[in-house]
Amino acid sequence: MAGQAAVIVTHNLTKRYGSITAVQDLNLEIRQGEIFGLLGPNGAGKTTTILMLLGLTEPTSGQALVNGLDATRHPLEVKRIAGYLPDNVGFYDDLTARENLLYTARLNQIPPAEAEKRVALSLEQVGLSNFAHRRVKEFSRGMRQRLGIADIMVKDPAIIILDEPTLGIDPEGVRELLALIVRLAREGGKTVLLSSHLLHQVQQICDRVGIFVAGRLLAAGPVALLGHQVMAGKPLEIELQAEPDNDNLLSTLRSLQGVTAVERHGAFIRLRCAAGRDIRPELVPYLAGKGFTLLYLRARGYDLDDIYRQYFQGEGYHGTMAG
Ligand SMILES: Nc1ncnc2c1ncn2[C@@H]1O[C@H](COP(=O)(O)OP(=O)(O)OP(=O)(O)O)[C@@H](O)[C@H]1O
Repeated sequence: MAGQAAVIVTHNLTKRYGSITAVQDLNLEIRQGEIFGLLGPNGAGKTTTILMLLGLTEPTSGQALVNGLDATRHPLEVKRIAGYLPDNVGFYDDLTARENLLYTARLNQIPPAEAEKRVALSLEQVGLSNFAHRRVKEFSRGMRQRLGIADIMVKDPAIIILDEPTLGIDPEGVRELLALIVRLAREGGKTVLLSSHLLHQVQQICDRVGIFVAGRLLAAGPVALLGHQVMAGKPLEIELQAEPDNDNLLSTLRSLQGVTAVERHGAFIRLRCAAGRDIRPELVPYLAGKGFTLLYLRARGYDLDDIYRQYFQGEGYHGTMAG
């Protein structure tokens, strides 16, 4: 993906509402075919960023470029290139799914025969063919979100922008929606920008993420790389399960050279290595030699939730294994 063209670019993009700075000096580059996650808590400035990218809100300063077009100066062209799923997608509730999509096609001047084809295909791709003739008011939130994506697909834009797409959807619905987003990028070649505060959900599908807090982009990159950066120089923490899981296991782990702390954490045991040490290679033979069987082993700290927490804590990495 590194060689692909940048399709979304921002230069010091800034938005102020009176004394509130919603977005501050945002510099972002999203490449063609990429799934980019804009991640941050409520009020971080994600929606404001998206609205500026779509030319729906004017930046206070800086620039948002979509396919090289300034979004503020060319909002109509940008609307043609970028499909947008807002966090609360609106449909005509008394019309059926198909009728809503046909209406979108008409608004986008797609000829009727072509519109029929695209609507049928879009409904099929989001798994709603069987609900084509149902009124949208009968749809669940997950179905509405999928219909929202079908609505975007009718327009067939190169870029898809989704604001909190998984919000309020049950786990199965989330799984389907994320799989659909991946298909759009991988098979359809679409560039996807999605915003979310539900990190663990979206981290699975994002090629890169940007961590956005209080209007500022604190870091951007692949999740694994951010993990390495955030955790660099910090003592390695390991989570494991072994049996028999008794007090003797804890004391056995404590006596392994290079281990500085051992704590029970729910169903797991967490241990911290001395700075610069990684005891994982020794762990299996060591435990086996003492009559224990290792069932599970993971280095902590490369999970987006962990990374995120580190950014929130800023300097305050407390060295605790809690969380
Ligand atoms: N039209 C507006 N007028 C005044 N302040 C606004 C306006 N829109 C957003 N803000 C403020 O700008 C900041 C960023 O809001 P924004 O909606 O972009 O955040 P967000 O990351 O999308 O959050 P959420 O997940 O809650 O949607 C917030 O402090 C918000 O209150």
